[in-house]
Amino acid sequence: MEQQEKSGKKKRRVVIALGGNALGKSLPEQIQAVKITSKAIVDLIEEGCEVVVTHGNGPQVGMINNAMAALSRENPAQPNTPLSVCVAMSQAYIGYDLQNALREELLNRGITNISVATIITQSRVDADDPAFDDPTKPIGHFMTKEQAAFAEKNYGYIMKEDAGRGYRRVVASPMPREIIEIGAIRALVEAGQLVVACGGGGIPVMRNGNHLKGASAVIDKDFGSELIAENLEADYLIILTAVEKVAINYRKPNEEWLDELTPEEARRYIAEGQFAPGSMLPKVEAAIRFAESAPGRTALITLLEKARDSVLGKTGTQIHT
Ligand SMILES: Nc1ncnc2c1ncn2[C@@H]1O[C@H](COP(=O)(O)OP(=O)(O)O)[C@@H](O)[C@H]1O
Ligand SMILES: NC(=O)OP(=O)(O)O
Repeated sequence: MEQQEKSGKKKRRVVIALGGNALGKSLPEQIQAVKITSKAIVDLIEEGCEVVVTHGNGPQVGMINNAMAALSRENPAQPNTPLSVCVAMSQAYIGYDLQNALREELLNRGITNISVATIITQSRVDADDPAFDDPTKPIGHFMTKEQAAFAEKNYGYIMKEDAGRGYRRVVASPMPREIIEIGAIRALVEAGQLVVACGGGGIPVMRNGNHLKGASAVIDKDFGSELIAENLEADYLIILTAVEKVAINYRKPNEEWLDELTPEEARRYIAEGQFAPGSMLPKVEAAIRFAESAPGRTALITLLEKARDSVLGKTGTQIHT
């Protein structure tokens, strides 16, 4: 049962992946940020799109994990909380804020036939994914060199310097292979409802017969969002971040902002090292995967406020075959 616009035209299906700036860095910031984020999302609904919202959780999952670790240090009877459970917690509280902000924005615009639901989403990963031996995903807040050394020594964290901005804890980030709750997500989307799903790329789980066992990892949300977009046969994967377009020679005197990229061109730029690992690189890689997954699919990378303009072809970097 596909949603039809009043004109009879088939609705465009969009998976919109929210970056860090769409959520803010703290609980009070998040409440404010999601109000602006919701406007951009409801703009797309008014444009005639069926929307599924995904989001990152790097700062949030680190904060939750730190808080839970502090609790268990204070009370040894309280075992430490696995990272997979921390991802679940981050999905729930981010979803809670997004759900309420989206509901309010829909009602403010007189849209009363769409309800919003967050699906706690698990992503299956492979137990032998090489990423488990090479932690790369930054989580939590930035630290000074001294704080990082303390965390390494006392908490056993692996810390890495992040592009001159300070130190952050890094954890394993395996590739998502399957979205466990895809059936429920699809049913809601096809019923015309607004779904928040696959937060933080999904809770990483490994299959053991019928049992799903949480993995100590944080999936990259760009790859989780790509997989869900492919599974839902979306027309667009929109990756929202803090830049309007992807650049080559980023922050150099010969910087060039790109309107369009084919997967071949994007691969060439990746080989030249044009996109920073852990930031723009996974976005471009996810965009290539989506664009190549079926004919007619377009990935867009742009600013939150430009989401509507990007589906109208007015801005952003489009990646398509
Ligand atoms: N080639 C590039 N073109 C544009 N932005 C780039 C490039 N390389 C690195 N970046 C940086 O990557 C950032 C996006 O990554 P990040 O902040 O990790 O994303 P998120 O919005 O998902 O939290 C941009 O804001 C920009 O500062
Ligand atoms: N899980 C994830 O990719 O989160 P960020 O986008 O916040 O890094």
